[in-house]
Amino acid sequence: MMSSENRSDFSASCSSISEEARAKINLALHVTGQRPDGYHLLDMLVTFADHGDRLDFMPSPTDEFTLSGRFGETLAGDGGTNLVLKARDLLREAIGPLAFPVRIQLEKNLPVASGIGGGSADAAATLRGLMRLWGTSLPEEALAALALKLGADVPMCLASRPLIARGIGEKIEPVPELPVLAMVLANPLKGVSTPEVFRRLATKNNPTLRLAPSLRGTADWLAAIGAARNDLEPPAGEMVPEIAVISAMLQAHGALLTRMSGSGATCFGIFATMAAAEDAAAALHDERSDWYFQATETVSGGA
Ligand SMILES: C[C@@](CO)(OP(=O)(O)O)[C@H](O)COP(=O)(O)OP(=O)(O)OC[C@H]1O[C@@H](n2ccc(N)nc2=O)[C@H](O)[C@@H]1O
Ligand SMILES: Nc1ncnc2c1ncn2[C@@H]1O[C@H](COP(=O)(O)OP(=O)(O)O)[C@@H](O)[C@H]1O
Repeated sequence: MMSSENRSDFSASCSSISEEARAKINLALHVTGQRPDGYHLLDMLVTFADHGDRLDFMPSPTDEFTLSGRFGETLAGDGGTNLVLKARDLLREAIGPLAFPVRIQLEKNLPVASGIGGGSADAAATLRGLMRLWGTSLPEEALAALALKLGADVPMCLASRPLIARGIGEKIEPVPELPVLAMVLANPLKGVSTPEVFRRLATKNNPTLRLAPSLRGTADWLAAIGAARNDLEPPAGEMVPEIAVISAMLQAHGALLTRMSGSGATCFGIFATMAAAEDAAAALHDERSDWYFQATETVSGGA
């Protein structure tokens, strides 16, 4: 049997692989119906932040999992239910004997249960990272099906690029022309239960998301996003009154547009420049140092 000293030599001698788990931002989220199994049909315009959790993967004599980062403690007592471990186990089952034991380190920088899909992004990053470490991959359709088993948001977090998602989140269409946006993510650090927000929805058959086919430049996109909605914001706002407060704070600090992401409670503010976003995040932090404020650019769609 290997001693703990030998074990760390073993890990150190093997190269590690890193993956970013980017925060998911629902620029718009329309609830358009409900499936017989209770899941809601959604139309979502989604982008990803240049900010998120970080995962490191390395070979190890036995499977190991460690947590660090500002929000690592929040997940410390979850007794093996972490989505990272679920993703590892499902992928291993699909891959078979090539899937040797791994050490996974999760630096948890994103608030938990906050509407920016941290858990889903971690699960997706685990799939990407372990396929690289294990030197294998799954056919696209099998990978998409496995991702969906982990959660409705996981397929889009695998892409981590601007996109429109429909169905329950699995029907994905890239939106390469969505511009990079300067943003502040703001959260009052009150976790929100996603099923509870869906349960409180007054209407499930809301108008679909319609975007003009020829949106050009940031001003056009801001007008289009502004005309869309997040149908989950009213029910989440009933549960967490701080959502309205934090949204007003973003506006007071110069946000051109504010909205809640996902099932909340994170709200985003879009700013004219990254300098304006960084100034606003610093001022907001001075006002409420016990809340979460993060300036970030969103990723490019690559168009
Ligand atoms: C609302 C969204 C919008 O992007 O984001 P978050 O607030 O979680 O970030 C997602 O649809 C969340 O996706 P995800 O967090 O992966 O959801 P899942 O684990 O699959 O489902 C959690 C629960 O949410 C409800 N749910 C989720 C997705 C969906 N389309 N309809 C639903 O009704 C169901 O009650 C389900 O049991
Ligand atoms: N790696 C993880 N990061 C965050 N939450 C996780 C993770 N693994 C499991 N969870 C659980 O998933 C639930 C949703 O978390 P999260 O993905 O952060 O929410 P949201 O999708 O609303 O942003 C939480 O209740 C949390 O306990």
